[in-house]
Amino acid sequence: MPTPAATLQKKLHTLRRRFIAQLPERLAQASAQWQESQASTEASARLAPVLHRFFHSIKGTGRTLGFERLAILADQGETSLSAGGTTSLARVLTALEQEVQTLTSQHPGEFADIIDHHVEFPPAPQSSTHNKQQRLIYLCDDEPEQVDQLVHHLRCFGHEAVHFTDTERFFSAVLARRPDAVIMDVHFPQGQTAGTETLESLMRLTGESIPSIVLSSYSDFHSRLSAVRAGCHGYFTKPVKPLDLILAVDEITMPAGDEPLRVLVVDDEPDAADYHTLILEQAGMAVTQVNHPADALAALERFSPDLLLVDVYMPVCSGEELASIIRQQLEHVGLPIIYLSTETDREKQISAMSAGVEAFLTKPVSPTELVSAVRLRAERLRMLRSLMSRDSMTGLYNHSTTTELINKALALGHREDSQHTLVMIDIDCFKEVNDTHGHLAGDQVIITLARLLKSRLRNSDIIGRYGGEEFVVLLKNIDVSATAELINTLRHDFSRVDYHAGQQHFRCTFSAGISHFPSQPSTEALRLTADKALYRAKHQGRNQVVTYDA
Ligand SMILES: Nc1nc2c(ncn2[C@@H]2O[C@H](COP(=O)(O)OP(=O)(O)OP(=O)(O)O)[C@@H](O)[C@H]2O)c(=O)[nH]1
Repeated sequence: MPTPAATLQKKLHTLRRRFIAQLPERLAQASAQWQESQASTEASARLAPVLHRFFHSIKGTGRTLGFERLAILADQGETSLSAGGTTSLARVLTALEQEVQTLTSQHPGEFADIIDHHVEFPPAPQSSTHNKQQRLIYLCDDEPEQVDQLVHHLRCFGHEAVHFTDTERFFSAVLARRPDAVIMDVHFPQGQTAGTETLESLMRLTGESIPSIVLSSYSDFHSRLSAVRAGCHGYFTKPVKPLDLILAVDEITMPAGDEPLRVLVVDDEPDAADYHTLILEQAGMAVTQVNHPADALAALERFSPDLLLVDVYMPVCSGEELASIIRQQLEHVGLPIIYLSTETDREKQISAMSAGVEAFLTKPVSPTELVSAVRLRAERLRMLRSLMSRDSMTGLYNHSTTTELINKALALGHREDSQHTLVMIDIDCFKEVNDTHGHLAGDQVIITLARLLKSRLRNSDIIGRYGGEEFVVLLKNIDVSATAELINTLRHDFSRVDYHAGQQHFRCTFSAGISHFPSQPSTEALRLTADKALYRAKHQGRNQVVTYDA
């Protein structure tokens, strides 16, 4: 099986071959245009920009793909065209023809001219093995008192929990199937710190540390030090509040920013666009490309990128003009834009950046430079967007963002003829929870429900906190009965979570109302009907899921 690096080099090679294969025709066309331009002043004025674009694009893409000699000749052509040097341009065209002939006659697979020094791809990020729905958790503890309760809570949150009573069996199980996280007791009959020593041995053997949390009946320095040495991420003294442990497990297993960064590449040269797409995709980003600036606005709407990578010189509309058009729209004011160009003149670069773009990268850009420039700026936008669009207590979308996202999903749903469902969820008798156990305990319930929804629903679903103890969820591409089944399972699991407030324990339930899209064609109609169903669920005794039935 080819390695990822070999596959990548193969793709790069295909790009180069494709670029070279279409050069003879492009060059013949340019030569003909050059001949034609010599016939009259009108033809010369008309064809000069076309020829300029030809040389410029061969220079940019040639350099990007590593054909340095080709790029130098194209650069000479561009300069001589600007200077109006007829003989030198004819010479350049001839030299280009020879160069193209040499390249096309080379054995496929070997381009003698290739400058490969910049084609060192940065390592792709480790693909996450975490399944959003369910994580595999190993619990190793020989004291039975709390184990059942912990396993029960882990399962309520949708995790697969496997319990071991001795470290040997746990050790073999980890080698056979690596868990997403480990909850480990420290003290076993064979030693005061046998649990953490087992984790340490595993770390030495496998060369990696498994996200782990230690449970201990002791809080002494020695036990804690052994946990640190074993690379543990958390330390809880028994008795443990299961909910606190679940949140800690979530924290150590939840990959930060799992969603790939989204980049829109706008370049009229498909080969250059393909090359930059290849680099960014290799770095784990999601990329869409358009080869005509006029298509960029629709792509922005459809793809919602975190960053725009734009070629500066394009026919019809330059990168600068495109950036200005984008900046005219309020919703895209903060979108980072990076220019890519062969332009090396600093003054021209600065002037090009006047439309408020973030950076100017000169072609050929090294993969490492491109990836880090894009990642830095796209991640910053992600963070800002997240702060503005999320509720600070639960991390779920706030009211306005939820509505906006649902509106967008429905617009797309109408176009694609999809069916979605909207669910309104409200915690039952929540006032009583606050009144009896205090607001902090109430907050704990809200956070728990948010966690449950986040960990059990799909990435593509929209989960929002609509206000107070009310949540709204848009489940995509699902029908009403599958939704009812799913929400009922969540309702059941939520009702079995134990909360602790001082010395008291309590449990909570929720009610939910479901409505269907496109039967209800708008956000407002969906919300109103789901609300009616929710009202019925409350009226019928709470702790139930009701589907709206006209
Ligand atoms: N702890 C806490 N309480 C909140 C928050 N937001 C709203 N609340 C409380 O949530 C309670 C909502 O109560 P109600 O809407 O009367 O309904 P309920 O008691 O949940 O009863 P039913 O919905 O009829 O089952 C109010 O007491 C609010 O003060 C919050 O962020 N934290």
